[in-house]
Order: sequence, then C-alpha cells, then structure tokens
Amino acid sequence: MSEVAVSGLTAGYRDHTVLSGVSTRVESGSWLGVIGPNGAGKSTLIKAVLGLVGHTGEVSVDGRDVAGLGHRERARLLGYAPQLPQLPIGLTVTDYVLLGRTPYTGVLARESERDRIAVAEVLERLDLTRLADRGLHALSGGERQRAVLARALVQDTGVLLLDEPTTGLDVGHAQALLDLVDQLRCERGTTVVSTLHDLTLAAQYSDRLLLLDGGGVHAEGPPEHVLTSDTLAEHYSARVRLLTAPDGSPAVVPVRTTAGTAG
Ligand SMILES: Nc1ncnc2c1ncn2[C@@H]1O[C@H](COP(=O)(O)OP(=O)(O)OP(=O)(O)O)[C@@H](O)[C@H]1O
Repeated sequence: MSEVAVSGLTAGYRDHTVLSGVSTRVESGSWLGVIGPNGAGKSTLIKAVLGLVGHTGEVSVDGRDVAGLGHRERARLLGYAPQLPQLPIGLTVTDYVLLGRTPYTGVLARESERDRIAVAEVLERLDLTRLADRGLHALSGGERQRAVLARALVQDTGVLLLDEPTTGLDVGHAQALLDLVDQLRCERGTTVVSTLHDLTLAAQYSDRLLLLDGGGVHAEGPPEHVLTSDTLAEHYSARVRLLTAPDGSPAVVPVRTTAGTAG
C-alpha cells in the first residue's frame, strides 16, 4: 500500500512560484503520467513531492506527511530517478547502483550479499550486466540513464518517481525500461509517478494522465480523455492526429502542414 496524495501544493524557487494549488491522488499500485509543455513544472512537482524544493501544501504517502519524515525514512519510501542526475566521478556502475541500498545499509557500512544480489538482478533486467565494472564516465547517455533508474529500483521503495526516464533511450531500451517498471508495479504494487514527453508512451503505460500548464492542473484522467487534439493544440501548440494503438490506447502522431519534398 503506497497511496500518494498531494493537496494544495504551491512550489517554486526563491521568489518564483511555479505551481499553485496542485492537488492529485495516486492510488496504490497505479501509474500517474505527468505531462505538459516545457517549463510547465513537471520536474518541480516531482521534486516538491520529494521535499527537494520549497513548497506549501501537503504531500503524504499512505496518510503519512512526507515533510515529517527523516532523510533515511523518506529514501525507503520514495525512489527517485532525476532527469539530470549529478553522477559521482570515479564510480563503477555497480558501485553507483549500490548507493541505492544506503537507506538500508548506511553510508559507511559494507553492503550485504543480499544487496549485491539485488544490484546484479536489476543490472541484468536493465541490460547493464556487461557494463557492471565500467566507470560511469565511460557510458553512453542512454546507458547512464539506465544506471540512474537501476539505482532507484534497488532502493526497493513503494513509490517510484521517475523524471523523464526514457530521455536518450532508443525505442527498444525505452520500452524495456517502462516494461520493467510496469512489471514491478504489477508484482510489488509499486506506485509510479513519471513525467514523459512521449505522449504515446505516456498513454500506453499510465493509468491516468495529469496535464500541467501555467502552474496548474488543466486536465486529469484516463489517457483517452486527457489526450485530445484540441488539448494538445491549446497546451503544446501542436498539430497532431490521435490514432488508436493496437492496445487501444491513444497514439499521438504529429502532423506536418508545410508541403514536404521528400521522395
Ligand atoms: N533551480 C531552479 N531555479 C529557478 N527556476 C527554476 C529552477 N528549476 C526550474 N526552474 C523554472 O521552473 C519552471 C518549471 O521548471 P520544470 O523543470 O519544473 O519544468 P518541466 O515541466 O519539468 O520542463 P521540461 O519539460 O522542460 O523538463 C521553469 O520556468 C524553469 O525555468
């Protein structure tokens, strides 16, 4: 059970308010996709849930106010894969992913066999085993992205907050990553909140979408209700056509208006 509730959240940076009065509820074991144009405040929402940016309003997990939790307790509850992580220099992939176990082991304690097994398992599932001993600095962008997710996954939390987890991934690795998160969701009842720019993928994996723009929530509900060509024209200034993917979810296809010269 890990229900996330956000109530009357106002968040921002110094004198710059980004989000005003945002409320939502993410049922335990469900997946909320946070969408919206660049600068809408998607990352800010995730960071506010984690307590990383100043905010007022309430964030709770299973009724427990997150603001009242210590750092370690919070890290056992909320796993986070940031959009632009600061990666420590000089660590191998394995050592970096092992850092995800520190809420259980402590920073200076040696990791247990159980920790090593958990890391090896996640590396395998994210196609990183052959890179386990490679330095983080020597990874491609997509490999680094997967290492960041691996670290969040070994944290073994009831809630996963994923900020643009598929950025820089090819379509196969993006699918594998989202499939893995979805599998964890089904197996362990993990609650997922992710931002995703790819609206077709967002629609395929999310139970509900929340559309942010101009500091507030403009739409929330099942993907087929939130993703309409009018909504996308209004909030993204995008010309799109909505098709139906084989699984029945909406697929967003950009429409080019100027005459092409290809072919
Ligand atoms: N550290 C910061 N200090 C001041 N302003 C910030 C900071 N980080 C983000 N902002 C501003 O807050 C607003 C929301 O940023 P945020 O990163 O939450 O948007 P986003 O929806 O995640 O955007 P994107 O789709 O481009 O990743 C933007 O106007 C941005 O310039």
